[in-house]
Amino acid sequence: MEVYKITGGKRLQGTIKVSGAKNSAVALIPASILADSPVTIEGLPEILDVWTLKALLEEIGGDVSFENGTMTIDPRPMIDIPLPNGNVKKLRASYYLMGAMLGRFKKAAIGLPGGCFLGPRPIDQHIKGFEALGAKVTNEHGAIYLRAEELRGAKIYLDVASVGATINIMLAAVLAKGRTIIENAAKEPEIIDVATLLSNMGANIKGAGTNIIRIDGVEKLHGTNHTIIPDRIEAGTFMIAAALAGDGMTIDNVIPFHVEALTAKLREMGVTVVEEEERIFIPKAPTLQSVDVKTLVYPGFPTDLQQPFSVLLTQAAGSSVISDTIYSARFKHIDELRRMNAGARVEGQTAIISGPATLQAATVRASDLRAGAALVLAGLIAEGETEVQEIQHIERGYSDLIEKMRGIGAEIRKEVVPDPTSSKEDSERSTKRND
Ligand SMILES: CC(=O)N[C@H]1[C@@H](OP(=O)(O)OP(=O)(O)OC[C@H]2O[C@@H](n3ccc(=O)[nH]c3=O)[C@H](O)[C@@H]2O)O[C@H](CO)[C@@H](O)[C@@H]1O
Ligand SMILES: C=C(OP(=O)(O)O)C(=O)O
Repeated sequence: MEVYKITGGKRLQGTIKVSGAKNSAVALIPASILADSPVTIEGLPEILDVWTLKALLEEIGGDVSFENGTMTIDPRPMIDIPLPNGNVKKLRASYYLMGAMLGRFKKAAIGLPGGCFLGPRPIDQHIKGFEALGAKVTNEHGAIYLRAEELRGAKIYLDVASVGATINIMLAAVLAKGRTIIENAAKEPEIIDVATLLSNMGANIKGAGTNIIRIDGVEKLHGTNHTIIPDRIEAGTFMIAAALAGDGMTIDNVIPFHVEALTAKLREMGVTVVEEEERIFIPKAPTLQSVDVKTLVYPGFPTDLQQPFSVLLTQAAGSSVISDTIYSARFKHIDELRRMNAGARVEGQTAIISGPATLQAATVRASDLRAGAALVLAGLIAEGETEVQEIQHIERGYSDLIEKMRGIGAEIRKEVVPDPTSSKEDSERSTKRND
């Protein structure tokens, strides 16, 4: 199995470049299904989720090329093949195939999505939206079947401001007859990015980025060229790395406004954050002060940075409290950080972290994407060599992490090590053979 090995204690310096946003990419790619000619998306991150979506579009007949971050998708040959299993289970965002295929074919059959386990992740608001637009939706053997005679605009109030439901309803509504209004819509920057692509394809969308989005359905959508926004969560991960172990680091290709909640918390801890137009400079941090953090929908502190940020809190003087109001069980990384000598415990939806602690290297497991990022960050400052296992979660969302980190002075490498589980099976098999 592949693992990351990190030798802690190296100081980080120089410039690190942020890739295109994962959570935009995974919606922009399915959005192309709605066009009647090729769509080109530039600046895509080279992450597993993007490769999996490419494979899914090919499964339904799309002609897709992906090179140097540019994907060109010809949606014309696509057909409405059911996708109940397989690749759809590898990522959360396969749910966008529901909205996009429903919009184009008026029917779809998509397996329930995978992605990180962070506590319950229902999709009831997506389904409520599809039904309001006129689709009949059934759940059969773990796959969602959607069918509509025609889609008609509707007023949809989201019980929770869900990113996925907001985008999925936009995808289903752009080719529907009449006006759709999404109330209590999510406001994340990725929603604006998807609305920008759809508008450039000919859609009529107003209000993306606010909590009321109005969509007037159009007859058809055409191909276009689009450049993706930078990944604010990757940028935030690097900002945290800079505060943890940096001797002056520049994070390049970032929209400072998108990471304002993190910047505010870093400043509260005593870290200097210098914002430029598309770059952020963080000098060597002084002694860090403890802070309390609560994750909220955008523009609040993002849940996706909660786990990486908790590593920084292990280095702050005093006790910090971090609460996740979006995902109740997003704390699997805490057990792993404890193995590394962090002073941390979980109480309900809250982690209590006391510091500063001298982290010690250990063999740890990435239970999910941002838990993995957190463990890499912990490895950067731990005494000794940390081994991070189950890195496929990390590679679902971080592009060229090893190369980027090495570029600023980290000692990190990917290695193949024997898998303890398979060696047990192998030895059992060979024992049976010998019997
Ligand atoms: C691919 C993608 O973009 N993933 C992001 C997206 O996930 P995702 O779109 O799955 O997250 P949502 O915004 O939908 O979820 C927010 C909250 O709403 C709840 N909920 C959601 C939908 C629904 O139908 N019913 C319901 O109750 C969820 O359980 C969660 O508590 O936003 C999350 C919150 O910013 C991020 O952590 C993920 O990185
Ligand atoms: C939770 C995340 O991703 P996903 O929704 O794709 O599982 C994430 O990016 O932190």
